[in-house]
Amino acid sequence: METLSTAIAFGGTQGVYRHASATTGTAMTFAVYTPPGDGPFPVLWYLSGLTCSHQNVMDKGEYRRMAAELGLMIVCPDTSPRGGDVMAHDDDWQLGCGAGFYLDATTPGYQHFQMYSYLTDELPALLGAYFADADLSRQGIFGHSMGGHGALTLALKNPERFKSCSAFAPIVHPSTADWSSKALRTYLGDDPAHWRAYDAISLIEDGHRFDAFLVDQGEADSFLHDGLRPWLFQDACESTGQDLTLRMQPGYDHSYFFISTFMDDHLHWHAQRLG
Ligand SMILES: N[C@@H](CCC(=O)N[C@@H](CS)C(=O)NCC(=O)O)C(=O)O
Repeated sequence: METLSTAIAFGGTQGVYRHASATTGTAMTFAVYTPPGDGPFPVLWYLSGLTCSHQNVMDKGEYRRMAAELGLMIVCPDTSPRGGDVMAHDDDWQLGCGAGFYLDATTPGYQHFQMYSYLTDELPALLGAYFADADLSRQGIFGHSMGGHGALTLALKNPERFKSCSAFAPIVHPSTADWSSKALRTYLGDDPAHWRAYDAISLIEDGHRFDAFLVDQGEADSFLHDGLRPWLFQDACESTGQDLTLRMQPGYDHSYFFISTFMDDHLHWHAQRLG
């Protein structure tokens, strides 16, 4: 593992790291904020949205002051493999680089897109090996938009690993939204039965459960009606007894101005559950 940069912030350390991933077959970059003080610290994973890298939330998420106060280690992976022969789709922001959808692709040409395995196996193991202060017995996960979809689906599929989950403006039902079903079809093939494992509502319909979710959603989000539709998630949770706190936030859009406003609330939500 290579350290690309480190800087002190609020007494902790914001680092950026790169390693050769055996899972994606590419170099992968990720960011880790280690709070001040003595570890071990609970590990909170932040998954970013379409077009993002590890960098966007580092620059605009405003998580460090509260993470330092609460003693949370924040890990921010990239959203897809990049470089070499990775299918980039530079003409389409919803596919390819920056649009890994946190799944394991099965279609020809997309062999590098293995973000689900990368986040469930390889990156946690790397973290355990290189960050002595990371307490992997206390992990939470949150994310934004496509990363909210990643957080909800990873939590629903791995309830024994994650003790807490929340999301900002998540894609809750990618199978039935035009802008995300295209990605599922491209990465997983034409049969929608294969998409269910990467769709939060389908997972709930199929019996997966998680302790409790917090979701914040801006009412002025331009993707609200076509892509996000949190009311569908609310219906699925209500009809199955899945615990959900959904907060509609008047006036807020899809941007990091929205995310940073509610970042402290989410960090408290996780800290309460991670101890
Ligand atoms: N590129 C898209 C917008 C993409 C977008 O809003 N991405 C969100 C995640 S879904 C994001 O976090 N963008 C990066 C940023 O705001 O820094 C467009 O032009 O409509």
